[in-house]
Amino acid sequence: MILNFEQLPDIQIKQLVGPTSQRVLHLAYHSKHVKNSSLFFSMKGENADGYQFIEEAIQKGAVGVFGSVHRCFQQLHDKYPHCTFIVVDDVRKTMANISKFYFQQADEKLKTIGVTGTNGKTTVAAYVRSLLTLLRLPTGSIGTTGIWSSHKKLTYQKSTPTTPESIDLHQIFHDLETFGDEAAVMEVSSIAIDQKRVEGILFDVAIHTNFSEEHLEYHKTMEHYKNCKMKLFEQAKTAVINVDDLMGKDLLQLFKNPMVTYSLNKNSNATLRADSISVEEKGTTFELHYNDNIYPVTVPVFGEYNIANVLSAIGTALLLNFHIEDILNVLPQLASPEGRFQVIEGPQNQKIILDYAHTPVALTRLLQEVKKLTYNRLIVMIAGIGIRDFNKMPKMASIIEGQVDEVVVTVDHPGFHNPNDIIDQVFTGFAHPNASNLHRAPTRREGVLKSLELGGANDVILLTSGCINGSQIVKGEYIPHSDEAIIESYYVAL
Ligand SMILES: CC(=O)N[C@H]1[C@@H](OP(=O)(O)OP(=O)(O)OC[C@H]2O[C@@H](n3ccc(=O)[nH]c3=O)[C@H](O)[C@@H]2O)O[C@H](CO)[C@@H](O)[C@@H]1O[C@H](C)C(=O)N[C@@H](C)C(=O)N[C@H](CCC(=O)O)C(=O)O
Ligand SMILES: Nc1ncnc2c1ncn2[C@@H]1O[C@H](COP(=O)(O)OP(=O)(O)OP(=O)(O)O)[C@@H](O)[C@H]1O
Repeated sequence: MILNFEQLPDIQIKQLVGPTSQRVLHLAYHSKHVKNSSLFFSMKGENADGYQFIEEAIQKGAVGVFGSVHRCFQQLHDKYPHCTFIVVDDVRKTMANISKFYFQQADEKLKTIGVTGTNGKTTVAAYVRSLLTLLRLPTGSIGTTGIWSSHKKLTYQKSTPTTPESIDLHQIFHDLETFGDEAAVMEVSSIAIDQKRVEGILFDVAIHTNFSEEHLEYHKTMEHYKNCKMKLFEQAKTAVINVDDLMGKDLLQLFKNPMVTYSLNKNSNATLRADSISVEEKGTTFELHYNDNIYPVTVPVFGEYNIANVLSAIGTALLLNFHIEDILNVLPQLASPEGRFQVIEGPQNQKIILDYAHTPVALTRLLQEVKKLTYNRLIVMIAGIGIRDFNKMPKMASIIEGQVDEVVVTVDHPGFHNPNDIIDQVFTGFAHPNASNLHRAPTRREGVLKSLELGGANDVILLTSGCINGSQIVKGEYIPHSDEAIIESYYVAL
């Protein structure tokens, strides 16, 4: 594509040195990804300043470089006159706008749905993808469990755990549209909003799940975390809002476009309310209150909070003009995401449950739901996550203490930390750290094996927290890991 930099929409150029147009075949924010005829966006990060990599990028074929400070652009131009150097106020915002333009505004050719909230984004995105596709609106999804078209999981080198960088995001929208999908649902993390990854997208629907403590290692204050999440609703045509949650109440005041509200309290005045929730062998039944009608519903999902997640998916379909009767007809076929209340049947009537609960609120609610099952003993593995806020770790310990028969404390994604320091930090949350039912396992693999060893007939073994992109992040490397593979080989070897 030939790009004339002075004619790009939504880009405020402060200074341009070099040719005003270039033939561009690729966009990159990391010098290692630069190819021939690339545009390189140099940004200051936590560990490095993108300026350091400009020469490397040019040597690898960059023909245009964006940055936010004038320093050295004239000098670089003298050395590389074929290359264009452009100064803008906000490189991340510019990168998002150029990505959208480069991939031909593919987001606008799809119905776009953004999901934000502390817990439930992955689950809601999976429900929305499944529900809309069942309603014959082929829908892809983008989030922690990967990139999915309406048909299957796609293979991408993911740039981030949850919400891709803007360049990757617009490439994915473009690909989904090319594959024939008509809608895309994506998880929008607070960090992504802060880093302008979704800048310039006007979502057809923004969904709010709930708000509680998380990501303080990045945001530092709860206020900053919440403000980032709230910003998603400034770029949404319609919204689905959980009125059982405090942030939902704030959104009700601020959001002025059409909305559907939802609640698990039948006495609330939410648009969608669930009542008489009852767990059955194959799923959950409940009564749906909508428009003065009461509908009996059966869905193949477990956990009361997942009924809230189902309501948010129903709300999305309503905002996209589907009829409630059509929605209810397909709900029994709703598909769930992997690793969220995923039940594996073991020998001797054992149940192994994989669940990504990794915040204090998620762990509390998960325990409530698991305790509704019938079992002999309950064995739970919790993890300290090395790449997250250390203050969260003791809270996970105090939630589990005294609640279950055995607790295995392990480590997810140690990053650059010593795994034993992470376990020690989790243990500071136990009132009785020497109790004989507390076990230490410095790797997730050892944690899974220890939990299985502790299991007997009719026990439930609950493995919480989990992998990012099928991996454990250790010293900056993504090391492949699969709980399922470990479980399978453990039972085969018995
Ligand atoms: C902590 C954080 O915000 N990290 C993001 C940040 O990286 P950074 O600040 O460490 O970057 P840096 O290493 O200092 O480098 C600065 C710049 O130089 C570039 N560079 C660096 C080295 C080099 O050799 N060449 C080069 O060009 C980098 O691409 C970057 O643009 O800027 C990068 C470029 O935009 C992001 O990709 C990166 O996200 C990383 C992958 C990440 O893991 N982010 C996590 C925290 C994240 O975004 N998580 C959320 C929520 C997950 C959840 O749901 O819980 C998500 O949406 O995934
Ligand atoms: N609506 C909800 N309220 C509270 N807890 C929930 C809710 N939905 C899911 N959870 C719990 O949170 C865990 C993580 O769910 P999910 O992966 O959907 O959240 P997420 O927001 O995508 O988190 P992440 O982006 O970190 O993956 C689930 O396994 C479950 O234990």
